[in-house]
Amino acid sequence: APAVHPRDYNTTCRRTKVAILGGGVAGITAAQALSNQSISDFLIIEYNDYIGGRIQHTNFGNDSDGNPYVIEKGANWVQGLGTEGGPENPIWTFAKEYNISNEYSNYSSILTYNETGYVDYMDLLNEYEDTIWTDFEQAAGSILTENLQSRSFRAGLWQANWRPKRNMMAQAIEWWQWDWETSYSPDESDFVFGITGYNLTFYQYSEENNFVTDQRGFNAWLKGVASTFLEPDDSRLLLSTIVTNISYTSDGVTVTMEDGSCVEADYAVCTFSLGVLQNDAVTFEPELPDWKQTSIATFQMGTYTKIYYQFNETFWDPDTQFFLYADPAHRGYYPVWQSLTPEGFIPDSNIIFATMVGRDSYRIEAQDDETTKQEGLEVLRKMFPDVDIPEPIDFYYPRWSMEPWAYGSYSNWPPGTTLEDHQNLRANVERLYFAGEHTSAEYYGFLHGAWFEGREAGERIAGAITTECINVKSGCGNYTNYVELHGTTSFDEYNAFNGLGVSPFINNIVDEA
Ligand SMILES: Cc1cc2nc3c(=O)[nH]c(=O)nc-3n(C[C@H](O)[C@H](O)[C@H](O)COP(=O)(O)OP(=O)(O)OC[C@H]3O[C@@H](n4cnc5c(N)ncnc54)[C@H](O)[C@@H]3O)c2cc1C
Repeated sequence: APAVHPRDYNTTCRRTKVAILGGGVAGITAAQALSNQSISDFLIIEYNDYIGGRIQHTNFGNDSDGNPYVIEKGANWVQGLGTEGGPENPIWTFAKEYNISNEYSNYSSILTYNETGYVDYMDLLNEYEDTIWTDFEQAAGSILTENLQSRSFRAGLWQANWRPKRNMMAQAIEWWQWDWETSYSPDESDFVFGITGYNLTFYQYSEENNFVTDQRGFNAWLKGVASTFLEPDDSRLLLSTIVTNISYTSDGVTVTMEDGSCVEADYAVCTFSLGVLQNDAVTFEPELPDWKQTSIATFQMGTYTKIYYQFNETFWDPDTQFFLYADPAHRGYYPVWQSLTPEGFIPDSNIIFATMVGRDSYRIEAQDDETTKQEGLEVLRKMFPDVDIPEPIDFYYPRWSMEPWAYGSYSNWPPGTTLEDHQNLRANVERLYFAGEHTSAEYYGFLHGAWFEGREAGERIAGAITTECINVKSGCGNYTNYVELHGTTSFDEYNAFNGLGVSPFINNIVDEA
């Protein structure tokens, strides 16, 4: 018989004030915001059997005693830490509080390769960083302040005279500088919001990225945060529970699960990824309005794949962190190799991993492990022609584009998108709210984006319930939304009501837009 799970209409739904859909960063932060305002009547409904969502780890390889290492499948860095006297990235604050083991990623610790082996093309990296970036940022700033039409990141680079054309080493540098962070190419990314996103994290906090090697898993900090307001085995945390339908009205929200059970709430906040929303993994009743659906369709969900190898020896330079490969024909083909051997990471592990993004991720995620393993080994053999590279003793990569609870890694803004477009992604529909990294205009794609957005949704809902509004920047209750979108967003709309509470021109100081 087919495995059908009809909804049991005789079931009385469990009642709660706020249903929090998803137990990743945004969901836990939303719950904490409610708790902070003495709202304890909430339920967190989570697909997986753990707290953390896209901060997910697994065992990989073995140490000399035969014990497995813990590696991160998803988020791995705290990005932009903070400066003395300046604002601090909240994820960095928690990483310190919960003693998360991490190490500074030194992007100057890099060696460059092509299909013939080691070739020094660091001059191209210096050219990109030193001569292009300043003009480039200024051009983006002018477009923003003068309310001009944005363009692709590619067009911005072109105008700043960065034109790699068929120079595959320049293409590799470009990938290292851009695609690696955003998981899309410059052609597929917006110029103004690409620069804005970069500045708000790396100029407001700091340009440091610290790589997490904690053997409890990176999500240990989030579990720590959750334990400040949830009891052990708290009945308000429903793990391994899959939401299939969300019905919303101006009075409340009913959430139905795959097993036919349901929850009735006065409010709900949906923290499912943009990928989940784009793949219709959950149905909405009634259908989401046009303005909401358009925003879901407009923004991009990228894929970022880390491909891990453990060898029985470190045959690459043990002190170097990064190895950049320029394939002669295929931009972004096993381009960045990152070693865990250097001091401060996981020395003696002999683990190195490659990263691919975008279409290349989709391609390898759809193929079998063995094919991918051999592709990567072939690249390593080109990079190190004098080494007899053995078969790895372990090999693993996650398949983010296929996870039914994520459908990708994180979001990106395509060329020409506006703040209004994005505000529609953030905005609530009746009593159904949305939050997550994808709803952050300031820090999309980052853990701290999910954290700020979860907090704001929690505070807005708490404000609507208690009538005490602590979200001073943009108020409580409904978010602004745009049924009609304008060609560009005027500069005076760059404010907290549209998700930009921090000036895009910030440089290590908190400045109200
Ligand atoms: C490969 C990769 C690398 C990354 N690297 C970094 C990095 O180095 N630094 C950084 O700052 N950020 C990084 N990120 C981004 C970061 O992980 C995300 O921004 C953040 O974790 C998103 O949190 P969230 O709460 O918005 O979403 P999620 O973590 O996706 O939380 C949503 C939750 O909803 C649940 N859910 C989905 N569908 C259902 C359903 N039907 N029923 C019930 N529950 C459901 C999911 O299981 C999930 O737990 C990376 C992400 C990936 C994937």
